[in-house]
Amino acid sequence: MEKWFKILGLSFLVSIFMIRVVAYLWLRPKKIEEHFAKQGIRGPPYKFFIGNAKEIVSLMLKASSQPMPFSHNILPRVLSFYHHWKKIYGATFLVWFGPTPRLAVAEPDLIREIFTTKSEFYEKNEAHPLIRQLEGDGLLSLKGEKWAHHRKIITPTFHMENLKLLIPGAASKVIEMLEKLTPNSKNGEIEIEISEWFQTLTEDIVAQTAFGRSYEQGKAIFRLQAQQMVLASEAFQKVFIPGYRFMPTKRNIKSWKLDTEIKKLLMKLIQDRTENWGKNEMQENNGPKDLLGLMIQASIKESSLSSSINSPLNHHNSALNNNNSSMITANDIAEECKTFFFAGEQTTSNLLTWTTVLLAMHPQWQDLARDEVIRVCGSRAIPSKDDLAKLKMLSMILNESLRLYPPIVATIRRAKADVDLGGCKIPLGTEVLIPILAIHHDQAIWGNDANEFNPSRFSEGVARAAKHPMAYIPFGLGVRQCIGQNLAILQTKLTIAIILKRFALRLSPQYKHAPTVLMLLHPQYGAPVIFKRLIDPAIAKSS
Ligand code: HEM
Repeated sequence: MEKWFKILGLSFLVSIFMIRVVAYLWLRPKKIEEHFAKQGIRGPPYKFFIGNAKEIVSLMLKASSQPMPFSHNILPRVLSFYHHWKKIYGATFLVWFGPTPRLAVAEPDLIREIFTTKSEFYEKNEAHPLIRQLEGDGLLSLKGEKWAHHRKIITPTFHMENLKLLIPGAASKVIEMLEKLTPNSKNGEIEIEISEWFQTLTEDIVAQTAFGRSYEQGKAIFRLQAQQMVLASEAFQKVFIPGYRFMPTKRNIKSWKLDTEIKKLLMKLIQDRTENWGKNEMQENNGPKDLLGLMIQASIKESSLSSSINSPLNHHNSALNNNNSSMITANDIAEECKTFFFAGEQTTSNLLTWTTVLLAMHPQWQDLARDEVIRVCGSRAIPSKDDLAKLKMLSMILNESLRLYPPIVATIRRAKADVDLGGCKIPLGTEVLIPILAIHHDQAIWGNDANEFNPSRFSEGVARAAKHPMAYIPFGLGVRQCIGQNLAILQTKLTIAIILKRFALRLSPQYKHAPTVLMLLHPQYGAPVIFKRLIDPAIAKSS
């Protein structure tokens, strides 16, 4: 009898579980579809559990199966699913990433609501677990008070007055890397795979801003993170099995070991710098402010405030080990360092890569940019901060590069409550997909030449370049806008200015135009570019 009761009880529990699963994976999505359909918003039909994942993957694989002509109309290749369904359902449509509904929104007025006027109703979505592991629990993913607290502490790193202190070091690194190139002695040419070359370069400057005088140790950690990124990219491309990341495969074991090593080295670095804080006060106060230094300083300050209220413990050690959730811990600092690498390194190197490719494709703009560099910088080998501010043509070229080839092609927000978006009722939990790349290529906003490389559209500034001031968002918008944009622009201008003065650029015959997205927008087959050494034009002119 007792046995039958147990079986009955168990079957009851299993039935409840099954009903819940069906409700979540079938009834709920169908109800959401109906809710949007009533408001005139449609999209590809939801399929049990996988949503539209199968179609998305197959559209993306087909689009990236071969290179494209030398055109900047890259939307159909890069965000093929968006391009495909926009033609059928219009610019605002509903698409399913598994059982999660995402509303694609590309109207600048609605974007203003999401990021600025109604931003309190939206939050960052949970990133894919593989990305979460890479990006760390730092500014990119934090929410609420903890995010605001960290952002306030870290912001001074990116003030222009602070960044300008990095110019001599960053410029020397570019020059050092250029001097290591050995062009063919007859024609003065050398072919470089620039996407990798620029990664090495940006790793250096992001390590400077993150670690300051602990930069050498920091760079070793960044190397391990770069390895971690390669493993994650491979997993991202090949594996669609749920729970795969928990399986003890060769790749996963390597990744777990790397994770432990990165954490161990970061904690040691933080411990060392904290313990030596008072001893190197002069050094700490003299150089550029770095993320690590600012966060340790904040941690020590907060800890000494709390210990002067409570008990007079050793400030430096309690700073690292405190349990108060509003105070900065060593773990918080380690996570922010990881975030810096993830958010700063490949984004900037991608901007450098696409800008160089564009200059190589459009020699007339390359000449204009070079003339400007020579006029502004004269015989100075390293452009000063003031020189960089005067490089207007180069700024326009960078803006156009970020418009046509934004390193981050889309971003996502999640509705924290039921919210009204431009008259449409959005239920709590719906994700909103903002396809930055599609907005940047929209002819209704940018005119008939939206897919052309025309930097002069920015001649009267960013706000006047398009029909709508919210149509240009390579660094996002509102309070969660990119904290590192000044650094990215500074490094890119500096690097391109130094290169243009010394080399003429053209695409290698091996170059295949194939922008694709794997976390960020990157060239699928690399970006080989031929650098031809120039006689320093400033010297040539003056002699
Ligand atoms: C061309 C280079 C870069 C591009 C295109 C770029 C783009 C972006 C975008 C679009 C966002 C907003 C994401 C969203 O709203 O969901 C963002 C946020 C962020 N970026 Fe960048 N970024 C670049 C360089 C950098 C650099 C150099 C750093 C730091 C070293 C950095 C650190 C961050 C951080 C920490 C956030 C999160 C800010 C917050 O939520 O408070 N980025 N970036």
